[in-house]
Amino acid sequence: MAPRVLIADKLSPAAVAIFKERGVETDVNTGLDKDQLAEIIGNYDGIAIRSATKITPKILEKAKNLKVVGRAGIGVDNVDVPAATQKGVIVMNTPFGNSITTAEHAISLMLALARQIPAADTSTQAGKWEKNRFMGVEITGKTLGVIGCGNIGSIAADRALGLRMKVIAFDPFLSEERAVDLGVEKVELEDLFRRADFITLHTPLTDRTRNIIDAKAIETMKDGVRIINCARGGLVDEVALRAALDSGKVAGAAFDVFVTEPAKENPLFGHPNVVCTPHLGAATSEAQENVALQVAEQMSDYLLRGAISNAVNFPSITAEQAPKLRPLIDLADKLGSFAGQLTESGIKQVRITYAGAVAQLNTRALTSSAVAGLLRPMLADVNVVSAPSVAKERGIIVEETTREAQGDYESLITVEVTTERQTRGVSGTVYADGRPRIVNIKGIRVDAEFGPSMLYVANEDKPGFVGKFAGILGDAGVNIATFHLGRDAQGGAAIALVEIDGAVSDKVIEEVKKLPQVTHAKPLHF
Ligand SMILES: NC(=O)c1ccc[n+]([C@@H]2O[C@H](COP(=O)([O-])OP(=O)(O)OC[C@H]3O[C@@H](n4cnc5c(N)ncnc54)[C@H](O)[C@@H]3O)[C@@H](O)[C@H]2O)c1
Ligand SMILES: O=C(O)CC[C@@H](O)C(=O)O
Repeated sequence: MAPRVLIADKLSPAAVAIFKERGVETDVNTGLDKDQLAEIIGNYDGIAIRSATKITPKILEKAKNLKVVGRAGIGVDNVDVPAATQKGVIVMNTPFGNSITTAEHAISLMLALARQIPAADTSTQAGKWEKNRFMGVEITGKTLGVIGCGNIGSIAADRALGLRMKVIAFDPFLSEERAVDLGVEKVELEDLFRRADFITLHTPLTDRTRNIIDAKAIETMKDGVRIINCARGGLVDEVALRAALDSGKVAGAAFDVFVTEPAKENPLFGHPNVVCTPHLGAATSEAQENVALQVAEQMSDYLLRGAISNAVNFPSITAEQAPKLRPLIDLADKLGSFAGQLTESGIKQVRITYAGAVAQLNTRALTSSAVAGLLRPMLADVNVVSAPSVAKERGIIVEETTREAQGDYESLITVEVTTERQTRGVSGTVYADGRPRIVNIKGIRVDAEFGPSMLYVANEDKPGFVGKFAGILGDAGVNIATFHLGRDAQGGAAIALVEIDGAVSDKVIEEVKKLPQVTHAKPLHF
């Protein structure tokens, strides 16, 4: 029986044509509410969406036949990816198809702000001819601060350079070499705030980027700065920005994305120096055709041939290789993620060593998985397919080494990350139970499973630490699920890896950091 796909958001007709050509049946049914979708999702092997349809755990629960979610676009924040992964549903996106279009939208908004085009248009068409009301600013020679210099940020930077602007960029993953290639000056965030006349945001929304522009940040900016957000709502504190617009500290803001979407009400609405569009960043016929074609191709390939590309939750891999590789792929991803979450500065190099039986397998998929895990804390939806090229673009050297069996383990994977400051290595294995374990951190032996919520502490091996540490967690009502200790020598460097039930607050982390023996403490999520 031919697989069946539901096209649940407005996609270019090119998608239907491709599905048909390939022998995949399609139903186009857009604008369904969550109950209507839940009712029919069980009939489909695939669902193709843009940003309107939410793929929640509830929908996935009803999706008994669903094998693939195809996102015609970049952000998969409307898909509960962990829930989909848990259900074995592949989630694919189209990472590059709308980048140019979105960068162009950011530049359009910047120009619209500089010359107050929307307000001038409304006034002129109302017959007011207010020639003296609309005094603009010139773009040439002004400084554009780009926050997030990935696919879209770097295209926006290129276009701004074409407009003869000076471009400065803050992106912890941007190497000096790449910055030089792009013709931008790599700066710290504080410098960007201090120097930029215009600021444009192009990062994903993560724990690190939420409210990256808040009241405190705005205070440090130039008087009369203008802010453009075409990335994700939540990167800017909208209430703080409104206050700064009211006071005149910020001269203008142009937003395509909002904390709550669809944005029917918003703190920014109604201000004369604000320009808004309804999440139109990707809305050109060219970009929509690109992403529709690509998503239909990818979904058909998967449903008909089992080929996987641009999946955000699984590497590209054949059906025959899957059973052996799956637990090791999971291990590589978790080791990368462990290293990535501990990395605070630019990564120069990552070396992945495969020792023992694993060295005989498809290590490319494993390396991709490790690199994806490493980059995921910093990048929007990096996936196992795109991870190596994303690393290359950012000037990160990825090295792969294979070795004969090493020590006690049938298979051992080591991920070693070199940053501007240090080199840090972590190793892991998979035992007969198929579950990944971390067995070495920075040369210190441990033996711990990965839990959804963990706490990593580096400390000096001195008496008194364990009791006080456990006391802090206990007093905060944090339940310890597992507790693993390791050290390099008596009285030397030690680590504690603790699995906890639920999350731990910043306050608790700060208290742990204050313990005299502790050199580093960080919550980790897997
Ligand atoms: N408005 C729209 O319609 C529209 C269309 C496409 C994409 N987007 C959004 O635009 C954003 C960027 O997309 P992209 O394709 O360029 O992603 P990308 O992954 O190529 O680039 C994101 C960049 O942000 C950087 N970054 C991560 N954390 C950072 C931090 N704390 N500070 C500074 N930089 C940080 C990363 O290093 C990376 O270079 C995403 O949120 C995406 O969903 C919006
Ligand atoms: O599909 C859209 O219109 C929005 C797309 C955009 O937000 C993305 O992340 O690709």
